[in-house]
Amino acid sequence: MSARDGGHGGGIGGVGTLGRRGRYEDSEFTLRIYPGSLAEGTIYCPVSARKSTTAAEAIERCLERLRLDRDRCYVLAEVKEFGGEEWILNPSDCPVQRMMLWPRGALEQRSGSGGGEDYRFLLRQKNLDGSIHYGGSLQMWLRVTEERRRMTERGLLPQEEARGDHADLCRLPELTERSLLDNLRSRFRQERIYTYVGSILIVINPFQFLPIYNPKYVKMYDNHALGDLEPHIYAVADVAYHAMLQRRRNQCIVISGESGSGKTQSTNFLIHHLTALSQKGFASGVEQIILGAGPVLEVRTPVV
Ligand SMILES: Nc1ncnc2c1ncn2[C@@H]1O[C@H](COP(=O)(O)OP(=O)(O)OP(=O)(O)O)[C@@H](O)[C@H]1O
Repeated sequence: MSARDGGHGGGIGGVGTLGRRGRYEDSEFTLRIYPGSLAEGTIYCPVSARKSTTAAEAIERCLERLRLDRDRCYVLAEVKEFGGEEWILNPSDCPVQRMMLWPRGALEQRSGSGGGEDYRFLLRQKNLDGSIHYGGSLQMWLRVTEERRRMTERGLLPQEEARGDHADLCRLPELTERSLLDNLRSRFRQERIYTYVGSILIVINPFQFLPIYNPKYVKMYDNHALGDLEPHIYAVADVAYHAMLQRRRNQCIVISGESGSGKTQSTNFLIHHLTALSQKGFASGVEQIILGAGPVLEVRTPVV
């Protein structure tokens, strides 16, 4: 796959061209740096690096290649878990040395296998206050906030619906199979994989990393009514969690779909949000215990 082919699949985060970890020591190989919304149309930027190449040097090569604005400040982030937290590298850190700690599956060019896609380097822009600018995807995701919705209702902003984009299929003006699929397709193209049908959440498996499952999103979806914000699996978890607290009754979330549609992944995201809410920042390992029990439960009673 070329760096600018515009496709969606394939490619693991940082990829050496050699297979065995020991042989990386003195080799020059290719780092794949994903610029996200900083360079539209580019999936990843291949950058040559050695073990001693620093993050600052790798960023420099990436900026040169992508012709990005040098007046801005950039950082390299490492992601080691699907949808997980991003670890910002110091300028003197060596990305190749970080990669050497990744499992072999992530180092080999085996797209779609062995969880290699979980591991990658991302190019991020830093704001003046030192915070990370998450760019297009996050902006797009935040578009339908409560405030924006109110402004839209007051006629201060154009109606989302006018553009044929409905976050809730119940609001479709005309309910046909075609309008329904068109709406889902249009949202999916904007990386909006979640859509409501009332209190039901439809998920379309993106088969690619989306930066919408980090602590920022956990916080954002904490204690909001369903439909207040852009549809998200965290919103469903949040509503169930708070209903449990208020009504003091067990809650049930049914996850259904064909094989490979993302049920297990969605369950993991639900558990992640529920444990984050219940622990409020305290790492107790409960999430790992529950996730560890998942495969055993799936063998006995497959997730519906
Ligand atoms: N929200 C998501 N974002 C990105 N990729 C996803 C998402 N959900 C699922 N995937 C991708 O789809 C793959 C299949 O998902 P998953 O294993 O959850 O499916 P499943 O419905 O549980 O399948 P099965 O019924 O066969 O066990 C995952 O390994 C992951 O790569």
